[in-house]
Parts: sequence; structure tokens; C-alpha cells
Amino acid sequence: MSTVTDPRPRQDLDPAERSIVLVGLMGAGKSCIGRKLAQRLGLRFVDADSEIEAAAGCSIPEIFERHGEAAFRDGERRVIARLLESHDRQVLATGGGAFMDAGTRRAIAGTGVSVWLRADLELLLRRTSRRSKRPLLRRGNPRETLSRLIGERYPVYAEADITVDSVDGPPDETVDRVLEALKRHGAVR
Ligand SMILES: Nc1ncnc2c1ncn2[C@@H]1O[C@H](COP(=O)(O)OP(=O)(O)O)[C@@H](O)[C@H]1O
Ligand SMILES: O=C(O)C1=C[C@@H](OP(=O)(O)O)[C@@H](O)[C@H](O)C1
Ligand SMILES: [Mg+2]
Repeated sequence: MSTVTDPRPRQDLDPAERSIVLVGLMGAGKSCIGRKLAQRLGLRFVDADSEIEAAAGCSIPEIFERHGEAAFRDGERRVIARLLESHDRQVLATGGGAFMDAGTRRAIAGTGVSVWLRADLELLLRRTSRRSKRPLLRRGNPRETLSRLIGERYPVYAEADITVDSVDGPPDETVDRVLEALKRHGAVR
């Protein structure tokens, strides 16, 4: 007889069975590096932001405008919990604010291995200057906003299982660094 629920405590999951979950600030490269990492590992790639947009039937700026940030955060928490409940191993790029939620951090610790893509302010500014799809950077001064978010969020991102510096070179260079770190952690063989 088969059971629907997995009887193993999630903490016992082998690191090599866990989904790889990228966290970090806007512009760190979670979406870009996550997609390439998934290709290299032959795993499914999921971007939490795209899933939220699909579930809401509108873009992230529209969700913020119509329903406010709190509603976006509710959707984000639910979507990430659903994605992590799936037993398929995947590479999941979260949005920059997701890991700030304690429940989301617990869910990630349950079935994932978290990787903080760390980047400095100048790199984040350069990478986020081209597109304006991020509501938090649409108003005010992006340097001040990102600098404040670094102060608020970096101590929390530091709780991730693995930290990798997102470098100012070709994306594959950062993908290589992530792969090496995952191997050291036992999450990739
Ligand atoms: N390592 C990298 N090297 C060069 N460009 C990058 C790198 N990582 C990301 N980018 C570019 O920077 C921008 C922001 O990256 P993105 O993956 O959307 O970041 P995030 O999802 O963390 O907000 C994108 O245009 C992406 O192509
Ligand atoms: O940092 C944040 O609070 C946000 C980051 C965005 O994702 P990226 O980090 O992929 O840009 C997106 O989820 C939303 O605009 C809010
Ligand atoms: Mg992204």
C-alpha cells in the first residue's frame, strides 16, 4: 500500500535530494543564474515571481498597484510553500523579499538547500538600472533603497546554507562558483 505523505522528517532529506533555492537582493542574479544552473544540472527551473504572476494573472507591478505589497507577500508565501511541497527536485529562484519571511525560511529549510547570491551595492545598482519591473525601485532613489535593504536583509540572507559571491563577469562564472559550493555542501555529486 502506498502512502500519499512522505513519512521521513524533512530534516533527514539528503542534501543531494533537496531543491536548490536561490535567495538575495534584486539584481543579485537569482533568476539568471538559477536558469543556467538548472540547465547545467538537468533540473526543472522555477522562478517564484513568474509563478506569482501566473497565479494572479497580472504582473508584479500591477499586483503592487492594485492590491499593495502585503497582498503580494501573501501570494509569495503561498506560492513558494506550494512549490517546495512538490517532491520534484528543482532550482527555485525566489524574489528578493521572500527569504525575509520566517515561515518561508522554515519551508526552504525543510526541503531545500538555500544559496545566498551576495553582491555589493554598485553591482546591484548596475544590474537593476536597465529594467523598471521592480516596484520597490520605481519610487525614490534606487541607491538609497538598495542600501537600506542591504542593511535590513543581509543579516537574514546570511542564514542561508551557502553563500556565494555573484561576480561581475559572465554569468557562467557565477554558475561555476555555485556548483562548486553545492558540491562542497554535498548537494551536488
Ligand atoms: N553574473 C552575471 N553576470 C552578468 N549579468 C548578470 C549576472 N547575473 C545577472 N545578470 C543580469 O543582471 C540582471 C538582473 O539579474 P536577475 O537574474 O534578474 O536578478 P534577480 O533575479 O536576483 O533580481 C539581468 O539583466 C541579468 O541578465
Ligand atoms: O526584493 C523584493 O522585495 C522584490 C524582489 C523582486 O524579485 P527579484 O529579486 O528577482 O528582482 C520581486 O519579487 C518584487 O519586485 C519584490
Ligand atoms: Mg528574479
